[in-house]
Amino acid sequence: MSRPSIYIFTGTSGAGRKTIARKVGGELGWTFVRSCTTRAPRNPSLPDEDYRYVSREQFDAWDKEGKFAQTADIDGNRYGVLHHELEAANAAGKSVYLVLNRVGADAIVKQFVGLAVRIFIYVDKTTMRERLESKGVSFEVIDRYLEHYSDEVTYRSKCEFVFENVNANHTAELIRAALTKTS
Ligand SMILES: Nc1ncnc2c1ncn2[C@@H]1O[C@H](COP(=O)(O)OP(=O)(O)OP(=O)(O)O)[C@@H](O)[C@H]1O
Ligand SMILES: Nc1nc2c(ncn2[C@@H]2O[C@H](COP(=O)(O)O)[C@@H](O)[C@H]2O)c(=O)[nH]1
Repeated sequence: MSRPSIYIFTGTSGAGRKTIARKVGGELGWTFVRSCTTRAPRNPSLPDEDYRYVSREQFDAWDKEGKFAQTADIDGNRYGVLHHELEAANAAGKSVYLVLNRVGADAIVKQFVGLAVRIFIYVDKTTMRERLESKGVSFEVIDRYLEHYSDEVTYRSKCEFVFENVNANHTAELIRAALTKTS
């Protein structure tokens, strides 16, 4: 892969990581590499490009065959990014972006040394709850995610860039400016 070609949006759940990733990645012409997950879609009746939803059997089989660049088990669900999807985007000469938790971010950074950049997006706990509620996430899931908040937020000290996402357009603008300065 050419450098730096993998942008990882990580941070606290519900902070707006996907929203910001789409804005920045869309404007800079990066390709989104969706994770696979065994989690059920939250709104099955609505189109959802966030994940590739697969059965547990399919996921475990691909994992056994070594098809994932990284995997994570979170609250009983499995998540992972397929190697060939990362490579396909890169072969087309594109930088890619991913949205991962800290475990996935660490794994990708170790695997693609010098090629991956972590962009940490966070909000405070009250805002996190409001944003997840606005997305229709159940109270039970929100309470579970809030339990991970302290672990998630401390990961920011390891990331190359850190942004509090108050206003989405402003956050995206700051990220573009920061990346342009360092490229
Ligand atoms: N700056 C912002 N101000 C207000 N609402 C926002 C902002 N950024 C994102 N949102 C909204 O907050 C909700 C969560 O955003 P998003 O899904 O992008 O977050 P995420 O961190 O990817 O979430 P998840 O933890 O579920 O993966 C969405 O409804 C989104 O429209
Ligand atoms: N390590 C990985 N984390 C991932 C991956 N895909 C998504 N995620 C993160 O998992 C949690 C839970 O996601 P949710 O959509 O079920 O709320 C969140 O932090 C995601 O960013 C992955 O492939 N690897």
